[in-house]
Parts: sequence; C-alpha cells; structure tokens
Amino acid sequence: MPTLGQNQYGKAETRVVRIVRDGAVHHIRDLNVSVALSGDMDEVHLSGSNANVLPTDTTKNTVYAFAKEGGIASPEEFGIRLARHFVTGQEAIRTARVRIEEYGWERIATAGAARHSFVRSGQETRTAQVAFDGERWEVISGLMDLTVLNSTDSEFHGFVKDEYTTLPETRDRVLATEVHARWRHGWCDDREPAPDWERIYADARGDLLAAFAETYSLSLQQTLYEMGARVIDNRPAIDEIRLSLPNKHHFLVDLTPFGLKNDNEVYFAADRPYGLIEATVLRDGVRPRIATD
Ligand SMILES: O=c1[nH]c(=O)c2[nH]c(=O)[nH]c2[nH]1
Repeated sequence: MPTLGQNQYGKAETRVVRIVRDGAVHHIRDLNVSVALSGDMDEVHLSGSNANVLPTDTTKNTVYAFAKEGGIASPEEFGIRLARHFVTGQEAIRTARVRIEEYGWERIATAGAARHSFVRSGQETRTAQVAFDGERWEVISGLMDLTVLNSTDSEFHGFVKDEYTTLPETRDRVLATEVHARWRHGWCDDREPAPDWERIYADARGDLLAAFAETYSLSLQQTLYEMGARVIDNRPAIDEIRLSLPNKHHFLVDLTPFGLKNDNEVYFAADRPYGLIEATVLRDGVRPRIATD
C-alpha cells in the first residue's frame, strides 16, 4: 500500500475586513487569511473517517469570530492567536500554519472631515506567516510588490561575456524592482515577550527603502545584499531575511532613426522576461529557515 506523506488542510483565503469605529473616526484592517492544519489525520485520508477533522468551514468561522472578539492588532498577532487556538483546542491538531496578506487602506485627504473614507494603498501587500507546533513559534513577516526605482547611481559592467552576450556595459542605468521580502523573527518562545509587530514592520520596510535609495549600485545583487544587511544590522529581533528582486529592465530606446539623441531620457520599460535576483541574508551563526522557493 502506498504511504501517505505530509498532509495539511484548512480554509485558504478567508477575506476578513474589520472596521473599528472610534466615534466618527474609523479604522480598517483588511486581511486574506489561509490556515493549514496538520496532525493525526491519517484516517481521513486512508479510510475516510472524519473523526479527527475540524471542518475547514469552522476554520473560516473562527477567523471571523476572532476578528470580532480580539480584534486585529497586527497580522502577526492575529495569526498567533489563531494558531494557538487550533493547536491547543484540538487533540488531533499538532501544528498550525497561518498565512496572512494584509491590504493597506489610506485615508482620503479632503478639505472636509475624512474619517470614514479610504483609498486602497497602491503600494505593497504586507505578509505574515505564523507556524506553531505546540511549543515553538516561527514568525516570518514580509512584504510583496513594493515597487522602487533609482533613476541613476546604478552601473552594470565587467560581467562575463560569451558568444551569446549582446548586453552593452553601462555606467548609468535605471534600476527598478518590485521588492518581495520575508524576514524571520528570533522570537520563538511564548515565555519571552513578543516583538512589537507593527513597529518592526514599519522599521524593516524603512530600512529596505533607505538601503535601496542610498546604495550606489554595481549590480542588483549588491543592492539586494545591502538591503538585507541593513535590516539585519538595524533590527536585532530579526535573524534572517530573504529577498526576491525582479530586475524591472528599462532599456534605452534607439531614437537615431528619428535623428534624435537619447541622452538617458527615454526608456522602454520591459515587462518580461526579467532578471530574478534572490538571496538570503543572515545574522552571524544563524541557520537559514526561510524557504527558498
Ligand atoms: O544587476 C544586474 N545583475 C545581473 O545579474 C544582470 N544580468 C543582466 O543581464 N543585467 C543584470 N543586472
């Protein structure tokens, strides 16, 4: 008989929006929550017995009930509360992994009182992944799709050339990317106070942007390392960061057919293919744990 391997189940992409009404001033948290539970689940796969199966429908309901009961202080805190509930509440559930995406909303600035009108932030999606096995926590926070561009201070030359190389060397190019970053917190023990998730998110995001802007770049790889190192250096609570940076190529358009000179002014922003530069930056002595795929 074939062996059942790793298995997990739960409700994926429960969209929950929580509005807090502070008098006339409202606050929004908008999450997409995916729960994956595993444990003593052989029977449901092998014989179809549902005796250990908490329905995924219940998982979804729990997300909504917890949004009401404890509120949403941060994606990390919300994920921790959910993971703890499933692992400690059901004998058969041994581990829980909760993945959360958060969509930002900004207040619409108007001359009048804009206390309940919002525009969805066009910038990044915040992410959090919480895993709990009943003893230890692993919290990986991050962001996706934070698009940044340097219009100078980027060079690329001195690279390997073989018979297929056509790329010209450049001493001044546009460097643009969409930052995908995940950082793992050192915190793993309930008996230690948890980090201030909101604060550390804002700080790490600020570090990434500052390092991108301040690095005179000889390659996107070098910029990536500087961004990761800035977070590791500045944030002792973070042990590891994984960055995935698509190189959003901006190619100079050849305007000579029109008798025009293109002095680093007009670019074709290519959509694909794109170079994809990825690496993990770690605190000294730390073993990598963030998945590389
Ligand atoms: O920063 C870069 N790194 C590369 O590895 C690479 N390869 C390439 O074609 N352009 C670039 N740019």
